[in-house]
Amino acid sequence: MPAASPAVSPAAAVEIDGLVMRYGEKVAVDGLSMTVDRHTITAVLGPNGAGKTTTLETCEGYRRPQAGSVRVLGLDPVRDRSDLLPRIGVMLQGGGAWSGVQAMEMLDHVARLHAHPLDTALLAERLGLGDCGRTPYRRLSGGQQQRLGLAMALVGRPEIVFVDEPTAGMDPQARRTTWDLLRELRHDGVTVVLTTHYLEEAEHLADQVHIIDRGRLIASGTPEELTRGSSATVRLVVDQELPVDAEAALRTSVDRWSAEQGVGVRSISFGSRTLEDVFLELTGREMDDDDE
Ligand SMILES: Nc1ncnc2c1ncn2[C@@H]1O[C@H](COP(=O)(O)OP(=O)(O)OP(=O)(O)O)[C@@H](O)[C@H]1O
Repeated sequence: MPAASPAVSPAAAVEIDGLVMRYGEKVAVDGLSMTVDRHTITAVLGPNGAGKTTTLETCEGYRRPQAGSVRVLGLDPVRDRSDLLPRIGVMLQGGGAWSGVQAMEMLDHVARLHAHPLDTALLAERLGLGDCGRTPYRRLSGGQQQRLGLAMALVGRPEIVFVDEPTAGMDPQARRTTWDLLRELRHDGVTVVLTTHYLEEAEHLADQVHIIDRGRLIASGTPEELTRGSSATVRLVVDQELPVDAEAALRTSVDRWSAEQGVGVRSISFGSRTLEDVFLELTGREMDDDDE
């Protein structure tokens, strides 16, 4: 007799429909709907306070939707928490380890909570934590704490991993190592959902980007789709490298032209259109404007 057939897997790894989350009067997530395809890296991109962490915490089952619904691997993260927990990995923004614990002690502890954990020594080595295994958590650098958080999220071999600002505070080398690791995970069939306010991270790493602002989804697509120019975008491509002072001269000419024509120039990008341009076009603000 064949074993009972497993429950039909939903096509999407995450389905969020009309999610609303408030803290008192403050609306943190405002009718957000989005999906995450399996086996992809999906970036939830937005400025500080956009509602990224709240959305992730709802997917992880830490918060119950106040309106709308969330499904992860077809399950309700609150109601089906015990079924879902072994299948997901979570990297919290705040680290998630207590201050006096040694790095490897913490990782081994988390590994013991899982049925088939990865080899913790190999994982620590892979994440560049080999030298600080006996260091108390509070003495790890910000980047090391981030990497330990990532190791804790991965050690249980999750099908889907939620990583909140995975490379915040990392130096460029550690950031690239982390990107490589996340790509490897995707290659191994893991679905990666990450939040970031680094445009570069979303552009280089993600298969799919959801841009959120003030709790609302304002754009979705692949980085290529999102950065494809529209008629409101003027991109100048020249046939040789410009000398350093040419950019300033070009800007001066453009300023003069814009005053004559009455056309406001929102940005000039040297190179291609970026997600920063997309965000600016959609919201009229820079990603790192702090208007909270
Ligand atoms: N526990 C809380 N109590 C009250 N307000 C909160 C709480 N957590 C978040 N907020 C507010 O809800 C909004 C969304 O916050 P959230 O942390 O989800 O955004 P975010 O996009 O993850 O921002 P960041 O990149 O700064 O982490 C913000 O205005 C924030 O100040």
